[in-house]
Amino acid sequence: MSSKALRLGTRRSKLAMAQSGQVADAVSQVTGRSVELVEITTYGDTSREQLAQIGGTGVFVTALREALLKGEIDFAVHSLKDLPTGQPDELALAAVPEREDPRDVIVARDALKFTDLPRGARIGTGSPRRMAQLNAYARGHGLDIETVPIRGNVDTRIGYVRDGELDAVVLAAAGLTRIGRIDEVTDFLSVDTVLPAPGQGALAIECAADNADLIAALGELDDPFTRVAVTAERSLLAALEAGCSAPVGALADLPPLSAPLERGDPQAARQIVKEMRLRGIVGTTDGTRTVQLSTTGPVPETYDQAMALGRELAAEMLAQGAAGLMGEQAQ
Ligand SMILES: NCc1[nH]cc(CCC(=O)O)c1CC(=O)O
Repeated sequence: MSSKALRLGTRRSKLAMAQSGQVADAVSQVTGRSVELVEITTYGDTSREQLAQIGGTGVFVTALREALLKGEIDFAVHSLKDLPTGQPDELALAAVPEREDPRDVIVARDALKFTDLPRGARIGTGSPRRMAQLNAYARGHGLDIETVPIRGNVDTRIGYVRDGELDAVVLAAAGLTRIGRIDEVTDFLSVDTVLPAPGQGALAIECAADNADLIAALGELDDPFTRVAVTAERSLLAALEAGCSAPVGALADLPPLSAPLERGDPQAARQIVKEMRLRGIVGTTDGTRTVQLSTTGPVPETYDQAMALGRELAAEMLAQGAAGLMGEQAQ
C-alpha cells in the first residue's frame, strides 16, 4: 500500500466528527498511515423535516457513499443504526468495531429518572421506536407521559430540557459517550423497557469493495462478536422490511458477557460466552399494540447463521401481526 494519507469522509456534526476522529486514530495506528478528514454535507444534516417523514433510511449515509463511489474519499464511518440493511455490491463493510453501550438514555430536568417523571411529562424524541416503547411502558405501569416529536443535534435536543420546553429527551448512550456528554444522562433505560435500534452503539467502516488492501487493513478494527450481534439484529430488521426510522427495536446480547467485562477481562468473557439472546419489538407509536419476541441459542459461528436467526425471529413476529403495526406509521 502507498504511504499517502487515507481520506476519511465524515459529516460535519459533532457526533460524526467525534466518531470519525476516534476511528481515524485507530486506523492510523493499525495501518501506520496518516488519515485526513474530508467533510461531506448530507441531506439529513440540512433538512429540517422530521426524519420519519423524509423516509429515514439512509439519509445520513447517501452522500458519504456517493463520495466513496466517486473515489473522493477512501473510507467512511457510519453509525451502524443509520445504515440501510441492503449492502451495495460496490461497497464493503470492512469493519464493525467493538460496540459501545447500546442503551437509550434519558436526559431529564432536575436529575429525574424516567419512572419519576410527573404526570403529563413531555418527553422529546423523533423516533417512532422510542415513542412506541415509552408509551407502551407508560400504559402498562400507570405513568402519564406525552411523547413530543423533535429532531436536531444533541445540543438542540438537550437544549429543549435546559430551557424548560420539555421535561426530558431520549438519546442513545453511545452518541453521548462519543461526544463526551455521558455525564448529563439522568437515567439509563433498561433494555427490558426500551430495546435499542438494530445496530445502535456500533459503528460501520465502509470502503470500496475492490480495494482489497484497504479492506484487509481496516479489518484489524473488526470485532467479530459485535458483528455477529448486529448481523442478527439487522437481518431481523431487513426481514421485517423496515427501515432505520421504523418502530423496530432489536438487541442481540451475550448474557454472561458483562461480569468478566467489568473485571476488565474481555478475553475471558469470550471463552465463557456460549449463548446469544436475540430480542425484537415492533409497536404502534402510541404504545397500544406491540409484538415482542425473543429467542436464545448458541452463539452463531457464521454470519449466515446470525442472519438466519434474525430472519427466523422476524418470521415469528410477522406471524403475530408485526407488519400491521408498522403499517400504522407509514402515512
Ligand atoms: N439517529 C441519529 C443517531 N445515529 C447514531 C446516533 C448515536 C448512537 C449510535 O451510534 O448508535 C444517533 C443519535 C441518537 O440516537 O441519540
